[in-house]
Amino acid sequence: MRKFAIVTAAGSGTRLGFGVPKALVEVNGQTILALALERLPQLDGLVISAPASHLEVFREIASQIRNLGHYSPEMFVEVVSGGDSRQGSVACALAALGERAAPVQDDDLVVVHDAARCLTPTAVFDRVFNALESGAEAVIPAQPVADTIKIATGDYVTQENLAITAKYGSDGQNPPSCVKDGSSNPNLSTSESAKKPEFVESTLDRARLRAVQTPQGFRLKSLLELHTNFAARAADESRAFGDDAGMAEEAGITVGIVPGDDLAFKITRPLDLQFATCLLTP
Ligand SMILES: Nc1ccn([C@@H]2O[C@H](COP(=O)(O)OP(=O)(O)OP(=O)(O)O)[C@@H](O)[C@H]2O)c(=O)n1
Ligand SMILES: C[C@](O)(CO)[C@H](O)COP(=O)(O)O
Repeated sequence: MRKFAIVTAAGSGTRLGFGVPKALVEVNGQTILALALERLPQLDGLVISAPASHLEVFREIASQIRNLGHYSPEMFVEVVSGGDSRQGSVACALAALGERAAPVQDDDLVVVHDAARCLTPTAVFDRVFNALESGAEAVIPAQPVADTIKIATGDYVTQENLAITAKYGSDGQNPPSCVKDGSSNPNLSTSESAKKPEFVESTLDRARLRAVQTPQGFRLKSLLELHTNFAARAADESRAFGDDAGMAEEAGITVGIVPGDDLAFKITRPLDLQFATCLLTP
């Protein structure tokens, strides 16, 4: 039984706002990518999806981790260009993995992991692989949800969709050319939108809610098939799958759940980076 990993690291980190690919941002002197890579379990092969503009620096980081003795000498490590969506980036890495691992065996396993969840303990990978080895078709790590979650009527304006509203207008019609920046758009509906009332539609049963993390585990053959079947959605961010388990669900595959870990949080916004920095500061 061979074990492989795909690490998705091709995102731009817009919400973090550093102007460099998020995986290259440092936490306490180490890049997010390096932190993620040094927590991987023993594997037969690893493929990292990276921004096309930064392949060399990503390769350099991967080889530094290898030189530190984190990987067995037989394990292959490849860095490939990612796609426009996370789904596209997984697909690019999977294509490379399919070739490197050929011929793909029925019992080959693969996990797909976000570099942005760079403090995920190795034990979470072990739980996911163990569940696959025990026969699960697909497995995700997940945590209970701390907040009460309600379904809203849908007009809530976060900082992110404030920026989107500022750019394109609340109806999405304004051409981007009319935008100077988020706060100086002459057609700005920001203040109106921010005041727009919204209402609660319903309250979800928190006992059954789970916050989903990575690594997500699959049989390699099955993940290759899923990405082939759903490839048409990868190019369009609004239709692309947010995670690989979503594809499995759509295809009718039962997705198992194992406990995640609070340390597997995703570095998305500046506060997450500060939190990670605090956690790593001796
Ligand atoms: N086209 C993309 C988009 C995302 N990712 C990866 O998917 C993971 C989860 O994505 P997210 O945290 O949303 O990262 P970004 O897309 O970089 O963030 P943002 O949306 O703020 O730009 C990250 O490890 C990211 O590098 C990727 O490989 N390719
Ligand atoms: C895969 C994931 O991390 C599971 O929670 C998540 O779906 C990624 O979403 P994002 O929109 O790329 O942040």
